[in-house]
Amino acid sequence: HGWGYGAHNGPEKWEEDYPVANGPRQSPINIVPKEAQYDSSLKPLKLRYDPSNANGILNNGHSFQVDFVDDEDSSTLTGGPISGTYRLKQFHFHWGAGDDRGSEHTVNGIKFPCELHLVHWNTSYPSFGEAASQPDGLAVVGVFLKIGAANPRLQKVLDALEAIKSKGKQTTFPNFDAKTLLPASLDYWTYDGSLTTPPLLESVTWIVLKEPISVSPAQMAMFRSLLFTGEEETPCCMADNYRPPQPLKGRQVRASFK
Ligand SMILES: NS(=O)(=O)c1ccco1
Ligand SMILES: [Zn+2]
Repeated sequence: HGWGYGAHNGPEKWEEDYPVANGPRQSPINIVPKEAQYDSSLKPLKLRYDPSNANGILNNGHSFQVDFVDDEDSSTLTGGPISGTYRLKQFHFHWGAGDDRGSEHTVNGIKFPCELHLVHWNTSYPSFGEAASQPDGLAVVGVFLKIGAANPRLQKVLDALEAIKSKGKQTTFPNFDAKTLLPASLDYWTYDGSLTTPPLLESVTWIVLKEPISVSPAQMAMFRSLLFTGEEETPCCMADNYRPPQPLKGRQVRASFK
């Protein structure tokens, strides 16, 4: 049976099949703002997303993701802590069964109910797969979701979930502007890390935005209406699909803001 988030196949067991789980640059981490070093040489983030690149939405059995056509430099991340051009591949979320947990990164030990990941790959490599095995191959922008007013831009994504309730289901998801999911401020923390799900590859430059976006309790309930399980299995609600913070192992967390 493959990896998951249950007692028998969850984050505490991943090292059995993926020994890099105990590596030197694992993600997520707890971010301690007072220990982050302001770096004036960090450039502003530049995110230019073309809504026409949005392609489909998929329940992959551990989250759901919106996939983008990435055969051109039309939806890109540049600037920030990275050099060169990274292409948007997909975005997905991690969330809790209750509003007291769900995010992967934490801030001063605080968990948010949900965290959005926008996954980009370095175009100096021929493909996402190739880039994913390189130390500078990927850049993931993390955005915290905080309980508050309903988020109308998020609602467009949530309305598609009824069509992909169980594992393996997918549907078309055209013309979506991922920029609408970003907060007003692009202030960020950045550090060298990894994928937070197996294969846990240590190829990610993490860019975690300081400002959260809002999500309402009713919208959180829609995330939790998804299933980890396939149509023929005993249904199990998709929630608590987050890896807890990992040891910093001497890494520096830099801040783009004072
Ligand atoms: N959760 S994440 O953004 O580190 C990721 C992307 C692909 C696999 O895991
Ligand atoms: Zn993720």
